[in-house]
Amino acid sequence: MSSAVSRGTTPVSPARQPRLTVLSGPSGVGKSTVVAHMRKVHPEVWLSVSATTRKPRPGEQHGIQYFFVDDGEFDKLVANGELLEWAEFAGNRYGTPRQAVLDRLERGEPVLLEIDLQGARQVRESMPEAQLVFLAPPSWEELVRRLTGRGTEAPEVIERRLEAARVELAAEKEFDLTLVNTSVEDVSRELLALMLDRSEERKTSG
Ligand SMILES: Nc1ncnc2c1ncn2[C@@H]1O[C@H](COP(=O)(O)OP(=O)(O)OP(=O)(O)O)[C@@H](O)[C@H]1O
Ligand SMILES: Nc1nc2c(ncn2[C@@H]2O[C@H](COP(=O)(O)O)[C@@H](O)[C@H]2O)c(=O)[nH]1
Repeated sequence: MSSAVSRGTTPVSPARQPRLTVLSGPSGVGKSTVVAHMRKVHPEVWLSVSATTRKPRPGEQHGIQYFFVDDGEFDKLVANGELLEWAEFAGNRYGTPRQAVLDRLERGEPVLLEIDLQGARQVRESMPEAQLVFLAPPSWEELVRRLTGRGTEAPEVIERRLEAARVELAAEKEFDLTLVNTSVEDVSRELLALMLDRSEERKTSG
């Protein structure tokens, strides 16, 4: 078993064949980094692009990292039932466009959502067959180092995100499985294997 799999996890049964995987974990733990690495190696893996009211960071593009919308547009998405789930996180709203996810699941293709704890809970309610994966930091100190070191948020925003992180870390047991992000390569390989339900790949690769 790879070192990326953490303590106290519930292995997913091969018979379950999960197709919808939710990746959550505290801000700064490395979710986007892991997913980007996985998709570099396997560009065929589809990641849902969320809508958000957050302003783009330098280099972020509309339709790639997010659909960047204003408050009014987000209100409409909610009112029209176009979001599978949505949540407010550290002062901004984020949501998963429903139809694109349903289309892919209908075609039997694996779907990955990278969303916060509140969103993961909503998906668990509406789609109990989804596989919920928690990405944990090696330590609290390392999480603070990563979030601060990324250099994308002002100190007060970092504080809000760390407050949320305490809540998210306390909810780890709600997830089916935890991966500890010590190595981006190991975790992305583990995540891919979980998404494709290829337990053999988890044991042998790397
Ligand atoms: N295994 C790792 N070891 C060291 N640094 C890492 C590792 N994984 C990610 N990082 C770094 O941690 C920082 C935060 O990573 P990333 O932006 O992917 O986090 P995130 O979980 O997607 O955050 P958010 O939820 O705020 O979007 C980045 O600077 C990234 O390079
Ligand atoms: N509930 C949802 N959470 C989402 C969605 N898209 C992203 N996120 C989460 O928001 C925070 C902050 O993201 P950032 O890009 O501003 O750093 C992080 O935990 C994301 O996973 C979504 O559609 N729904």
